[in-house]
Amino acid sequence: MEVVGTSEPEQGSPKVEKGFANPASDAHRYIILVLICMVTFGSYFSYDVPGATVAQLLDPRPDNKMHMTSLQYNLLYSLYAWPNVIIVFIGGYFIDLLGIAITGVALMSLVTIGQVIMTAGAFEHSIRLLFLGRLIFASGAELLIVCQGAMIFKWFNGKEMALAFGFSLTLARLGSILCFAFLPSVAENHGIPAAFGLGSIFCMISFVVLGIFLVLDSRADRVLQRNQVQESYEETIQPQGLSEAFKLSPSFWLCVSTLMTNYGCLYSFFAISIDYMHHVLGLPSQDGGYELTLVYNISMVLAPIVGGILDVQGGRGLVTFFGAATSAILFCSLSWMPPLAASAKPAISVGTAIAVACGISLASLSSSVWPTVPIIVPAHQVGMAIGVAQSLQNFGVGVSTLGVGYIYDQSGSYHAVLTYLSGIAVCSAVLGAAWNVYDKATDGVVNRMDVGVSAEETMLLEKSQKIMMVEVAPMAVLVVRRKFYEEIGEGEIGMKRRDYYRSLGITDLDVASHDKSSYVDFVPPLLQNPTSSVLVPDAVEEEREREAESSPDKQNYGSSLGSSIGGPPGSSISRTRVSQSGPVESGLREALLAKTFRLPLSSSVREKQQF
Ligand SMILES: C[C@H](NC(=O)[C@@H](N)CCCCN)C(=O)O
Repeated sequence: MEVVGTSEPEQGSPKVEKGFANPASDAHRYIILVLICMVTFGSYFSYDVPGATVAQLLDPRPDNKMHMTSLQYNLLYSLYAWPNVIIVFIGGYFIDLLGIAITGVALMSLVTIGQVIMTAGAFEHSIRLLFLGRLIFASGAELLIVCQGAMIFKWFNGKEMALAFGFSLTLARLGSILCFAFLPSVAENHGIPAAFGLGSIFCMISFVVLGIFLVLDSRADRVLQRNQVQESYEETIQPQGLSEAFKLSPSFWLCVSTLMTNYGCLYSFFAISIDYMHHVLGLPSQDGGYELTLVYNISMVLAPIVGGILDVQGGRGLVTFFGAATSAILFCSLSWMPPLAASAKPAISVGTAIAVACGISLASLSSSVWPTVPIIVPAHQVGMAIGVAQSLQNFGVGVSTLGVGYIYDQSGSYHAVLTYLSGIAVCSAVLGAAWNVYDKATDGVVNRMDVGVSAEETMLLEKSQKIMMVEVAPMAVLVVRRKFYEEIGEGEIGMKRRDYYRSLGITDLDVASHDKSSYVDFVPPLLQNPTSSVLVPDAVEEEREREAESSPDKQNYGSSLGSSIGGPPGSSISRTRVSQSGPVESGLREALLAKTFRLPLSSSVREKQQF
């Protein structure tokens, strides 16, 4: 069978450029990825500036004009975390409402201005200015991460999303690592203002990068007609208000509960780890610092690798559970066997084992959970959902850090602290397991490989009325992708699609035989998903009807199908053609018929405003 479309270009359709200039090409998308990752580099670097200069900030010598008390120092972190429990909760909604361009610029301004004020505070030896700057910085920095998630979703949904999130985490960790690696000596040799100033410079660089990204993004909107999609999208589906957050699915809440508890115990342990290793394992502070850097190094390297594997193999929920289980095993071992841990020699290897376990847990958690959030919520609530997740993450870290401080103050023992942390980690593992069980019992989308269809693409297809949209249960997604990406054929994407078909068992498909102006792409991401939608090219239906006419056997089959296929009112007949032209194509044809049209189809997705 040959699946072809109208070969005449549609009037007014955009000219899609070739190669790198084509925003849908891989090369272009990877450049975009680098830019998106760098957008938060400055803020991640600056977040850790107080931590990296703690020795100078707390230095009690009289000639230290910047001397802070321990409480004031900790306040720099509390001022970041607690307001963000509210800010990101609300702010994610505004990202959905106003879009990434306006919010991105506003947030980056807050980040940069905040860090510049802190630098001024360091110059002026003004602790008040430091606090003011940190507060302004915090109001932008966490939401900027949410905004970055929305950018990744816009560009990578349905393709390499976990990989893209993984790379963003790599740059984030690199920011922390560079900060801890260089700033102590910068502060030592050139003073605290130089260290804060470096943070300001990185924020400014990130601002410039954001500008470049936004220019390319708006060009891509134009070239790929994404702006029209957006208008249409906004006409149809508006963010409906913050109260919608409470209507998000049980899968989402199980996901963020696992995230909140696991991040909570990991980050609050990091806060005490140098001291813990010093007092319990007898490691000098610099070795403890080295172990902490090792955690970030492991996470930096593993995040994109794990993300890339998750895109291809699926299993996000399982990896999240693995991360939580690793924490549970680690903290239970440390709390139940403290003498063993302490007596193990050499102590550095115990410290390293702890760091490796933390690094694996952090990498598993962060690289699986953030790309999962967008796929378990409706497309128009992605910003809000990432915001809620980030808010609860801050809440978890804030509460568990306070708990650690309180328990240590009360008991004076790390044993009690670790027992507390192991309790949180076990809760996290149980929640992660419950999430996976729930997912398996429902649509199974969490552990499936990343082959979603972007909301924008769906909308554009629907708007151009080349397709009918019907909801099926349970099913597959069939999309006519006309004029998206490259033409199918010998190009890289054509090859990828061919490999993809092969992975579905459609082995005898000759992609090159397709009409180069149009093609049908068979996407099975929502197989067995009872609520998924299917995009049915009218032409395939025409083919079915033609087939029914020519074969008495198939006539019955065709008519029974005819009654089960329901398109939304007003959908028009596509000019896309499905023609039968030889054995080479029959594999795809069979697959389409087998996997799509024998499915029970229910009501229109348009009526339900759901993709
Ligand atoms: C993506 C996630 N982000 C956070 O945890 C933020 N709250 C930023 C915290 C900055 C820590 N250096 C992560 O980093 O995994």
